[in-house]
Amino acid sequence: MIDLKDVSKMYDNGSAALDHVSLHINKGEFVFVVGASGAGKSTLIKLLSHEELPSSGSVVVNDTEVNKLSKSRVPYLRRKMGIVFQDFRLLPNKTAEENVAFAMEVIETPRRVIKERVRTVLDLVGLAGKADALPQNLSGGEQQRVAIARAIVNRPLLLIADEPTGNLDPETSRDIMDTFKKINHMGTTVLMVTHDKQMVDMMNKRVIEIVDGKVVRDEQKGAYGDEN
Ligand SMILES: Nc1ncnc2c1ncn2[C@@H]1O[C@H](COP(=O)(O)OP(=O)(O)OP(=O)(O)O)[C@@H](O)[C@H]1O
Repeated sequence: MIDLKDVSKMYDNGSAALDHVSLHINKGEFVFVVGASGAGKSTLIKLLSHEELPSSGSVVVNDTEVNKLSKSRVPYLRRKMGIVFQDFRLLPNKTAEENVAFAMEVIETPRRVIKERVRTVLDLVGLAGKADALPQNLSGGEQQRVAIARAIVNRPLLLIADEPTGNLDPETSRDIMDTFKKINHMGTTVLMVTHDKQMVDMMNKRVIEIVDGKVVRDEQKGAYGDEN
C-alpha cells in the first residue's frame, strides 16, 4: 500500500524535513504518525499525495511510484486517496451534501450515482439529518464529519488525516475517531498524523514516531510516548 525507501526531503531553503526514512504500511492498517512540531509529519503526507517530491529515495503508493509520476497522472493517484485536514477546508457556500457531491462532480460521476452515494456516506458519518446545512451552521465536529464524508465518497484505498481532531474537544474527537475506526474496518487504510496523546493511547494501533525527520520508533499496538 505505502512503501518509502530511503526517502529524504530537503526544502529549497536548505531545511531537511525527512532524513533517510524507510517504512512500509500494508493495506487495511490503521497507523498513527506522531512527533513534535516541525518533525516532518506533514512533509511525509505531502510526499504521498505528490504535493512535494522527495530529494532522494522512492515513494510508492498503491503500486505507483509517486516521485516518477507525470503531472497528468497525479489526479489519478489522488483519486485513490482521501485527505482530511485539521481546519476542515469545506466550501463555505455549499451545503454539507453539496460539499460531498462536489468531490464526485469533479470526476464526472453520473448524477444518479452521486445522489445515492452522498446520502450513504452522510449516513455513515452520522450526518443524514444535516445534509442541507451550510458549514457555518454546523459545529466543528459536524464540519469535520462532512470533510470525512467528502474524503471517502470516491471510495479511496487510503484515508490520510492531518491532525483531524486538532480543533475539536475531547468528546467530539472520540466520536470522530470512532468514525475513522468504522471506515478502517470497512477496509480502508488509515494514516493519521496527530498530537492527541489520549486518543493514540486509547486506540492501541501502530505508532510511527518521527524526530528531526527520522523514524525513531515504529510499534504495533503502540502508545503516544513521553517525548512529544
Ligand atoms: N515549504 C517549506 N519550505 C521550507 N521548509 C519547510 C517547508 N515545509 C516544511 N518545512 C520545514 O520542514 C520541517 C518539517 O516540517 P513539517 O511541516 O513536515 O513538520 P510537522 O511535523 O508536520 O510539524 P507540525 O506538527 O507543526 O505540523 C520543518 O523544519 C519546517 O520548517
